[in-house]
Amino acid sequence: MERMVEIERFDDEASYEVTLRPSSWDEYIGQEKIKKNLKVFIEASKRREEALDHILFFGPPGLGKTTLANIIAAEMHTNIKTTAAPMIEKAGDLAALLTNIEEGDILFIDEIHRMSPAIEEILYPAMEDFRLDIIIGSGPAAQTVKIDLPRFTLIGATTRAGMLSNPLRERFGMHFRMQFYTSEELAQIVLQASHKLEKPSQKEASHEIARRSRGTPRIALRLLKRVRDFSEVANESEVTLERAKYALDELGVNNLGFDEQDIQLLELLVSAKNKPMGLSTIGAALSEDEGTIEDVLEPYLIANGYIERTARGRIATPKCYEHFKLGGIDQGLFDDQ
Ligand SMILES: Nc1ncnc2c1ncn2[C@@H]1O[C@H](COP(=O)(O)OP(=O)(O)OP(=O)(O)O)[C@@H](O)[C@H]1O
Repeated sequence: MERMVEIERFDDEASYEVTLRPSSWDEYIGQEKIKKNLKVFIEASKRREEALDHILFFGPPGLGKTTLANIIAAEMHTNIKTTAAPMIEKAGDLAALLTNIEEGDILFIDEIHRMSPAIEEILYPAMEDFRLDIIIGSGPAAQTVKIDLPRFTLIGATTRAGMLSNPLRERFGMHFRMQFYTSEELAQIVLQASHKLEKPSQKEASHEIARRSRGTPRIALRLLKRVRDFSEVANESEVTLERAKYALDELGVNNLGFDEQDIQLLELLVSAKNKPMGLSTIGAALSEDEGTIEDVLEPYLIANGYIERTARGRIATPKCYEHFKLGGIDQGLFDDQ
């Protein structure tokens, strides 16, 4: 099922990624603590004329990890090579990437938790000693070839820090957990983007879009684009609050940013009457991949206190019962518990 608030990249995103992706700190709104720390580390490594230490960004998709990697490269005045771990299938793929970088360059690897163990083994000496140990041949005739690499910075991004092996995690000198954005920050992102799109948004409209964007810039930008379509078809020169509300309702995004699939999940947990529900049961009921539920659906609902992860499974919180205007467990709605 296609979700309006889905965080996977859509084809139509490519067209605005280029223009809307912030290219400097000024345009990168929010994540203040991360920005503040990174600015210090960048300044320090520039003064020492050294490559920046390796960096790991983790957190739900669409929160700006790739964008940060690009801004870091711009600030460091270095090249950035971008890839995703599933693309690096063979030792030779990684070797080709690493032998083609220059001193100080950045290698950005998205979905780094999906790196195969064999490739990880090659990455360790590359990250630590800037050396590539490649085994050529097999059996008794196998030879290890050592190649010195320029000092580079690896930036890894993952939605699942827990799935990273310890040795790999420990080789990153900086770890940053991305936070969901506040409504105020998302509204600023929407205003900035609508300015770039040459379709001004009323302040109230930008807040409306922000409130319904699950704390995620990528969703805010996608919703803005769709709302803009509604405005254009209605021959309106700016995005008004009324049009934004109308368009978002039409798109099936409720006033908390929940779409049909979120509602399905919440209803499912509420119907379990305070019994924890396992991920596989939820996956089967929603016909959705368990990884997508864990990485995309749940984080926002957990961060906002609608569901909880317990050792025995997922459970709806009183706030969730309240959302559905149910009395909840405390008020004896589910006396059979
Ligand atoms: N802090 C921000 N300020 C303004 N725009 C942002 C910010 N963070 C992200 N964006 C915008 O949101 C979109 C998604 O960001 P990005 O691709 O960097 O996310 P991501 O965390 O790398 O996602 P994924 O994990 O899916 O690769 C981009 O189009 C970018 O322009």
